[in-house]
Amino acid sequence: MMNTTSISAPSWSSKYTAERILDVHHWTDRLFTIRCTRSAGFRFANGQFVMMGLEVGGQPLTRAYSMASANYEETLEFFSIKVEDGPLTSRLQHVKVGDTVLVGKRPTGTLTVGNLRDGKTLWLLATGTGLAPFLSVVKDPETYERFDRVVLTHTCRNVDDLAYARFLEHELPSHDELGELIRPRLVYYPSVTREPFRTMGRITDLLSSGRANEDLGLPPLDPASDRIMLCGNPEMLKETSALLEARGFQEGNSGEPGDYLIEKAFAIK
Ligand SMILES: Cc1cc2nc3c(=O)[nH]c(=O)nc-3n(C[C@H](O)[C@H](O)[C@H](O)COP(=O)(O)OP(=O)(O)OC[C@H]3O[C@@H](n4cnc5c(N)ncnc54)[C@H](O)[C@@H]3O)c2cc1C
Repeated sequence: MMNTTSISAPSWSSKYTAERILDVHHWTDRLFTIRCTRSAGFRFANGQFVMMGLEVGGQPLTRAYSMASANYEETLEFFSIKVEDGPLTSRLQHVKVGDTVLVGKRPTGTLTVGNLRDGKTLWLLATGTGLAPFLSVVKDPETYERFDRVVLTHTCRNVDDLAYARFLEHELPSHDELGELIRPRLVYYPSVTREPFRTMGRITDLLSSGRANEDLGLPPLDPASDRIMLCGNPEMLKETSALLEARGFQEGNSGEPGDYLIEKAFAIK
């Protein structure tokens, strides 16, 4: 006799699409990037994040991830930490080409140029994987239509952690279609805290001492002309927003554009 029992999809499956891994790149033993397929209906603003992860034991195991790819690209890219005992990343770090990841259908987040008032210079301040949302922002032509200059700072412990340095220094400025727009406007300013490098120190110190502005030949941060997005560890966010508030910058959000915007690069448990 034919079995007519139908197997219904799990209730969570309508919240995610299953995407196929196309590429995996391990930068270090703590950092990697995955590229996967992108569903036709998946729309996002550059700078946003989405829930992404794996099906484990019949259930979704997902975490917030910023899109590192721009919204005009055909595939999705995520730049990830490997947390040793992290429920998701202890598994995700082992994915291979052809494996499946779950990508949520509802991207969200505050780090979009639309949430900033007009200004002249856009500062994107990242620590660690906090770089991810800014990779999509610096690839976006609209960013350069809104701002004359874009300064992307990336602070990590070690030089090897400066993932995407080659892309930001060489590949993006020489991009076939966007290079001409980006080259004269984008400045990449990496720094490390735990080993010798051309720029050493935490970004908060480099900004408060005026060293970063001096290195870049830019005037001190001023709410009249500078706009800032922060994505990093909780301490960096706290210290930098205090520095900005003291200089008269006002925080914005999705309801009200401001002079600066904040997103956590991760939550502390
Ligand atoms: C808005 C938002 C966007 C995020 N975007 C990204 C992203 O683009 N790439 C990414 O790798 N992670 C991102 N995260 C963090 C991510 O959601 C997970 O925490 C991370 O993937 C680890 O998952 P896990 O289950 O292995 O460990 P969890 O149980 O989630 O984390 C365990 C601990 O590891 C540490 N940790 C977690 N993530 C990081 C990190 N990225 N850098 C340094 N320490 C960390 C924290 O101390 C945390 O308490 C984001 C988080 C938020 C809130």
